[in-house]
Amino acid sequence: MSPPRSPSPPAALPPSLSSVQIPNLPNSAYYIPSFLTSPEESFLLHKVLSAPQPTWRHLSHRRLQAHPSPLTPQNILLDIAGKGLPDWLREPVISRLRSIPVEVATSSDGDIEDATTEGQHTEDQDNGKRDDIFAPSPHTSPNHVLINEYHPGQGIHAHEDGDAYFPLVCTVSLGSHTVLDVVRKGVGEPHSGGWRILQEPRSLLITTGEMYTGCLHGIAGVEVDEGLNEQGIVNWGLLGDRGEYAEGWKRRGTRISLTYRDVVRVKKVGKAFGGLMR
Ligand SMILES: O=C(O)CCC(=O)C(=O)O
Ligand SMILES: [Fe+2]
Repeated sequence: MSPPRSPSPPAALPPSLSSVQIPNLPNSAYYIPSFLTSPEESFLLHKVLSAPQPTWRHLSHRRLQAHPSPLTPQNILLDIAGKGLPDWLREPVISRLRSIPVEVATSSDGDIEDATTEGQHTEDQDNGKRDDIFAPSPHTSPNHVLINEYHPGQGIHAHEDGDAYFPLVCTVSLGSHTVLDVVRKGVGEPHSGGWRILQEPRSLLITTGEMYTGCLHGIAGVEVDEGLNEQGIVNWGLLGDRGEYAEGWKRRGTRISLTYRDVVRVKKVGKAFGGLMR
């Protein structure tokens, strides 16, 4: 199965990153509904679900795949014979991630600053060129994807993603909505306060800056999400289809998430070593 060649209208990117910033949250999180089309979602679900069984790592409450490989205990990504991510995880997601219009200057800590409001422009912008969201990250592109599968009732405990990665995560949701709970570090647990972000199927959530470094995130292990309304959901105004949640609750289906990140430490190794690792 090859990637769909635009059989339906291409997914619409926002006019600017700042137009999809989630309000009332620590800086910064951005939400783009309909980042993928339905055929693209079906293609990715097919690829994830047809992976050979050993690709999955089974945890007590979910299963996951790491591409191109799990990190070492020292949080190093082994680049085996320069293979990198498989094509189906690159296209269409990575090129689309890198075409999100960032008409902004990016600071070295990964926070994305809106130069239009700061009144400053980078040289590139003055030349009419734009940065992309991964421009400040060490490899200027994601080099790692974690795939998590959650059945209804399954979630992930409150955690932070840590310094193995550049502080920028792009999460694509497939198959079902979910609700991500976020809380500042050291202020109680998620699921009992903080903020709630609703992620629709085919959407993209970008977290960076203080949202990455100063907060914990988790997903409650429930079968039905409640309190889905303007007061309870921080990105309510950015949702693609609020009608789906008009009753204020929704039963979860099976959700698969793809989290794209740039692992800071990469070590090149030869093919023979890669064989030994399998
Ligand atoms: O599935 C998600 O959206 C969150 C996954 C996550 O937090 C992680 O893999 O670190
Ligand atoms: Fe995480």
